Amino acid sequence: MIDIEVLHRVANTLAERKAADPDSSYVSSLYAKGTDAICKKVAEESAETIMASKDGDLLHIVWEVTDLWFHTMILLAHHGLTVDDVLAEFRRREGVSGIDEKRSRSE
Ligand SMILES: N=c1c2ncn([C@@H]3O[C@H](COP(=O)(O)OP(=O)(O)OP(=O)(O)O)[C@@H](O)[C@H]3O)c2ncn1[C@@H]1O[C@H](COP(=O)(O)O)[C@@H](O)[C@H]1O
Repeated sequence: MIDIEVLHRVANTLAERKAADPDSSYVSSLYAKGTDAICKKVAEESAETIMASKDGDLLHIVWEVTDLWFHTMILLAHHGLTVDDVLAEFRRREGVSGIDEKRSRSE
């Protein structure tokens, strides 16, 4: 299994980029453009993921999902959140069937 520490290293870099020069960093330039620009990139990468999936090109799907995860990590950092917040939510949901959870919402 590939370790997920790479996500933490990238998350640390994203945090450091808050103080970097937008001219020297793609991430800093996106922070500087603000929420709308970050959301637009997430939407674009989401659409590209869908198109790659429809094409069935496996390598392309991996590239696009990586772009999507990366830009959602920028969105999290922009709001002061990290991958740890998402991982904690995965842990909280672990073992809870989606079917049971949905049923409990309608009761
Ligand atoms: N993982 C990534 C990563 N994935 C994708 N990208 C960039 O995300 C950008 C947007 O992707 P697109 O496919 O939409 O490319 P594009 O059409 O040229 O982009 P736009 O002009 O539409 O914004 C591209 O410039 C990619 O190079 C990334 N840029 C940086 N990282 C990581 O973030 C770190 C910090 O990056 P900088 O802040 O640029 O130093 C790097 O060391 C990497 O670890």
